[in-house]
Amino acid sequence: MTAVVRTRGLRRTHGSGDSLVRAVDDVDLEVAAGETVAVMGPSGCGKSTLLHLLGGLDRPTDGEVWLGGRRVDTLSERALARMRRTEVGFVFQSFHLMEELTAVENVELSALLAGRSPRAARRRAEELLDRVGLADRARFLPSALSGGQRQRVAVARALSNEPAVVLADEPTGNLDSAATLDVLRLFEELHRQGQTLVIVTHDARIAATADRLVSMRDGAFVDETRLTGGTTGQLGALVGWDD
Ligand SMILES: Nc1ncnc2c1ncn2[C@@H]1O[C@H](COP(=O)(O)OP(=O)(O)OP(=O)(O)O)[C@@H](O)[C@H]1O
Repeated sequence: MTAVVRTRGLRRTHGSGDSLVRAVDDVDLEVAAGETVAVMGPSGCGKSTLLHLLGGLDRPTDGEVWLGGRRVDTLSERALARMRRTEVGFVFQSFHLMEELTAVENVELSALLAGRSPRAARRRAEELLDRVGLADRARFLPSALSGGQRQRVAVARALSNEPAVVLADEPTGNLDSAATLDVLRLFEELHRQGQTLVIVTHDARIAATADRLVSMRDGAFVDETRLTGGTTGQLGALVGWDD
């Protein structure tokens, strides 16, 4: 089966000589369709850089990135921008919503940018807000939403173009525990529905929902664990997650 996401010998360095930083160092990753992969590791180990490389927000110094069977690190800026709009959904720790647009406008904007008609984009945005449990907040500005609700809008936005993969960078990093649980359930639901997901997280509860847990250190993968129901339960118990 073709991996949805694949990297080979992926490297990203910054600087040179004594100040050379190997942010991502020779990473081989394959994410199968419908798989959820969690990436964990200490601050500065290269998790966000990896996610940016996978989603075409940054280019590797060396190595290859493939998305849906197509090599993407060599695309032109224009083709890369199009790929980001149509094939990848991003969810960031700090939501990145447009403050002057309502929830539904934030979600439909992605679909409009990807070339959908205004009517189709609005319909899709309303469906997605319903799916994330925010149909009744569609006309609210982000400032009138809680952190968890904002993140759910961001998840709806990430899904608007039916991306091959959703890349989430610390999606619960700015949330209290109740909102974290909400977002956690949403990711679990996406997982059940077959969405391919790569989630960078410090939160073991999020990682416990994954099929596979990858640990990074100094830019490299140092451990990989395939999670089963049993492991999920153990991890959940470990962090006091009794749901
Ligand atoms: N533009 C840059 N210039 C120089 N060094 C950089 C740059 N961007 C990232 N780095 C370095 O690359 C390494 C990896 O950074 P990255 O943000 O990917 O880590 P991270 O694991 O996501 O950290 P955190 O968990 O704190 O978000 C760090 O040492 C960082 O200082």
